[in-house]
Amino acid sequence: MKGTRDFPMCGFSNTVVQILKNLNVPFEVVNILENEMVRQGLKEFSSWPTFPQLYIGGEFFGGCDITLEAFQSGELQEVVERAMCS
Ligand SMILES: N[C@@H](CCC(=O)N[C@@H](CS)C(=O)NCC(=O)O)C(=O)O
Repeated sequence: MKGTRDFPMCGFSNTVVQILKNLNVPFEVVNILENEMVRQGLKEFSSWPTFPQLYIGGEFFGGCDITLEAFQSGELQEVVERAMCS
């Protein structure tokens, strides 16, 4: 994401952080603004051109829009629970 969990530097990153905090699950954040190589490398790794990028159980899940939609439908909670039990 852009920024940190306490100081997101972009509205899209902030939305994903707020969702994860709302779910009350453990999560780590990488601030891509601190490292241009990580920024470009992650885009190639995920084949996804923007940030934030949410990874669950090591798998790329999606960006802000996908995460928000999945949160609102309840799918995100299911995916997170499955990842935490495996
Ligand atoms: N619709 C996108 C919005 C995210 C977005 O557009 N991010 C832009 C601006 S913050 C971005 O990361 N651009 C590439 C970059 O800054 O490297 C989503 O669902 O995540």
